[in-house]
Amino acid sequence: MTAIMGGNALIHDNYLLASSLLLACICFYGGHFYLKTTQHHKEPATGVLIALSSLMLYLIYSGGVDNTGPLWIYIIPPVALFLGGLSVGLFNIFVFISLAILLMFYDNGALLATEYSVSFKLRLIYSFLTVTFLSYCYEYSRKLSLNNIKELSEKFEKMAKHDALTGLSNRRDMMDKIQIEYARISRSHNTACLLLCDIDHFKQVNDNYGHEAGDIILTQLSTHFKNMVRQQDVVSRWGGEEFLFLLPDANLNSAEAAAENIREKIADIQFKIGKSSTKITLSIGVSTLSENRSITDSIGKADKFLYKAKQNGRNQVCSSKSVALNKNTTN
Ligand SMILES: Nc1nc2c(ncn2[C@@H]2O[C@H](COP(=O)(O)OP(=O)(O)OP(=O)(O)O)[C@@H](O)[C@H]2O)c(=O)[nH]1
Repeated sequence: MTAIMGGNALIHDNYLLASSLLLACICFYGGHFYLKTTQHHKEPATGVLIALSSLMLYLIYSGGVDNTGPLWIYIIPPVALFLGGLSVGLFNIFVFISLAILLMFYDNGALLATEYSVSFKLRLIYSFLTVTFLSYCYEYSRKLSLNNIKELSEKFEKMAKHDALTGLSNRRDMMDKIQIEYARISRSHNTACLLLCDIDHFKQVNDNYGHEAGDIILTQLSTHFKNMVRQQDVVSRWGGEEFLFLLPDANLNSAEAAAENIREKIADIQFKIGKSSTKITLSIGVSTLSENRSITDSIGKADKFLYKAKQNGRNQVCSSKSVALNKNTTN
């Protein structure tokens, strides 16, 4: 639009107006190009606002075509608020209108190259302020809706990734994290470990204390798990009373030690259920996650060792290492 008006001014030999419009046009395109190439929006937004405000002040000063130039200043409020945000945009509008008032009213228009009646100038300012107010309301409600949508999508994303009862990562989120870790392992040729952990005789806990008490224990247990692992470790609720741990940068020895530590500490804890309390034990299967074994295989191995731990009497940690050791001692 600015380019068309610049061309029109050129045709009508209004060179000063034409060059102002075309210069502003170059600034707008420059800002757009800068934004596209750098993805930085602050600098081009400031540049566009300065160019636009200068052009509007020039239109007030010169009157544009048939003194209609000032009519374009209504562009300022929506553009300033959209590009600068509520506070910076409002500040820009304030600076602009202050300069416009100075330009129009100083010494009865001595700074102007044209003439406007006082009532036109006053109405121009009133209507500009009205448009500013409406643009502010519109931008404010747009921001509010945007924030609501952001909050909602964050909430849904959290719900999609976390278990509702314990707040731990759910199975899907854990699989995503394992895949990310697996890709990292394949690049670094490092290893990570998986611990598959199951509460022993949890059915009895439910039968003795009720399902709600079982839920309380699951929640308390999850909090203990979170406090027991390193910051980079991930704990997930893999199924009903089954939890899968991902321990990045761990080998079988360190993972076994971590699993043993978790098992021992949990076995010592009194889980409070109303006025009574109970203890629980865990069986844990440990496996390595490495580039020469698929994710499904690693999870399958952890599951196999968990089954072994259950078979061997529960309340224990089982891995390829401990199974091999057992074989040696029985042979
Ligand atoms: N309270 C509660 N119980 C659950 C939940 N998910 C699974 N369970 C219970 O967990 C119990 C699992 O029972 P089983 O698979 O027989 O295993 P177990 O009794 O723990 O015995 P082992 O695993 O062989 O030691 C069942 O009673 C399920 O109802 C849950 O979200 N809340």
